[in-house]
Amino acid sequence: MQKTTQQIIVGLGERSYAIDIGVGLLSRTPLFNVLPHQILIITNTVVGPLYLDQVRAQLASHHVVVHTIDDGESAKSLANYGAIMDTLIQYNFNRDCAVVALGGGVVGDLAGFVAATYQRGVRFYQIPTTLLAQVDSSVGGKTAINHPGGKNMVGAFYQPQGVLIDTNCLASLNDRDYACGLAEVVKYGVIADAEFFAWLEAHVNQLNARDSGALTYAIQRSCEIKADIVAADEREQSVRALLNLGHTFGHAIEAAHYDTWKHGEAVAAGTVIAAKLMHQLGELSAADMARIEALLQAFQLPVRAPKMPLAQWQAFMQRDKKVQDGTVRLVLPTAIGAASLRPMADWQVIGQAITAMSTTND
Ligand SMILES: NC(=O)c1ccc[n+]([C@@H]2O[C@H](COP(=O)([O-])OP(=O)(O)OC[C@H]3O[C@@H](n4cnc5c(N)ncnc54)[C@H](O)[C@@H]3O)[C@@H](O)[C@H]2O)c1
Ligand SMILES: O=C(O)C(=O)C[C@@H](O)[C@H](O)[C@H](O)COP(=O)(O)O
Ligand SMILES: [Zn+2]
Repeated sequence: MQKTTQQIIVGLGERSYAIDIGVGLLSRTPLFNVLPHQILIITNTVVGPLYLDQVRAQLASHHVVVHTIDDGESAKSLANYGAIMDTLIQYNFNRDCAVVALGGGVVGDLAGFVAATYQRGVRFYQIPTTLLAQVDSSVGGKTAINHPGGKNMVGAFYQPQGVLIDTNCLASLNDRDYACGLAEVVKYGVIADAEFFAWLEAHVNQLNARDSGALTYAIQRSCEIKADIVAADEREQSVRALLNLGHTFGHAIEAAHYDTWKHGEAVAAGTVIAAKLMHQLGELSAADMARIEALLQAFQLPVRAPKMPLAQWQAFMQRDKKVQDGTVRLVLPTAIGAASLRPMADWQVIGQAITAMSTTND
């Protein structure tokens, strides 16, 4: 029997924080008791109308300002960053204020970067409302905005002081964005936990039906895996890079197709390319490659990348943050539950995997 509220600690010494996970937490919140008087809530035009009233009701005695951004990946922009800074200054926010992100990964990444830099850093809290944000982006302190030249090119490592996950929020999420979250869930199984991967395979129907028990377990296990990795390597000097499985390819797809490809979809297609590459090198079995592709497909995720010239892939991939001495480093699965970070200088080999896993008619 699962408890109605779970708590996972991200252990980072004096910067440790709790992830609270539960049904209906927005209206019975552990987090709101600790917020300071001045609060900036950052949300967007979709999430605000759905959940802002519930959050505001908990904050009746606080001075709350709301900044609402447009929907979509293009909102993770320098222009919105500047506009939010204008709001903070216009309302005379002090260093003892808090920034609260209410939304998906876009809102969370942007709000986190605002919090990291306003007056050199103010308190930051995450209330993630997409599955992707609940299992991944709200945890671990990667904050960023995009640049036309690449994803997350400007940002900071800046941990939140708390993460509040209300699984009720997922009821209003559309199927496409729900599937995007599952792409990052599958990632945890591939890189770190074969048992969890097998559990996901066995619970495809429950997860596709958003069964509350299955979903809560998937969120909890994902957060546990991410919390452990972040605690071991906060600034991506080693093991944290594994959380980038599929992302070097995925970010290239996103950067070239912000309007049509969502992050989780691009990560799914990128993960299949990574698996294919490893299979080509004889280091991932055909059976494991097939299981990865089948699970992503079972969650309604794309498993083929859009057709793009190799030069375009290369241009974006060379800007990946894991590039070292000019050489791309890729996270590559060696088995279900294990992956490693490899320098890969041979673009012919990379190109072969990309071509094999790209659509023929896009
Ligand atoms: N910082 C990190 O560690 C990290 C990890 C993974 C992804 N990311 C970033 O996160 C972003 C993707 O996040 P995302 O998938 O949440 O996208 P998103 O924030 O764009 O949200 C997806 C869609 O769902 C809507 N939405 C949000 N909550 C909703 C709800 N409860 N009900 C109905 N609609 C809702 C949003 O308005 C949006 O249209 C990308 O920018 C990616 O780079 C960051
Ligand atoms: O937390 C991490 O570390 C991750 O890499 C999580 C990823 O899912 C996420 O998309 C992250 O924003 C990618 O970061 P980047 O450093 O490749 O921009
Ligand atoms: Zn991601």
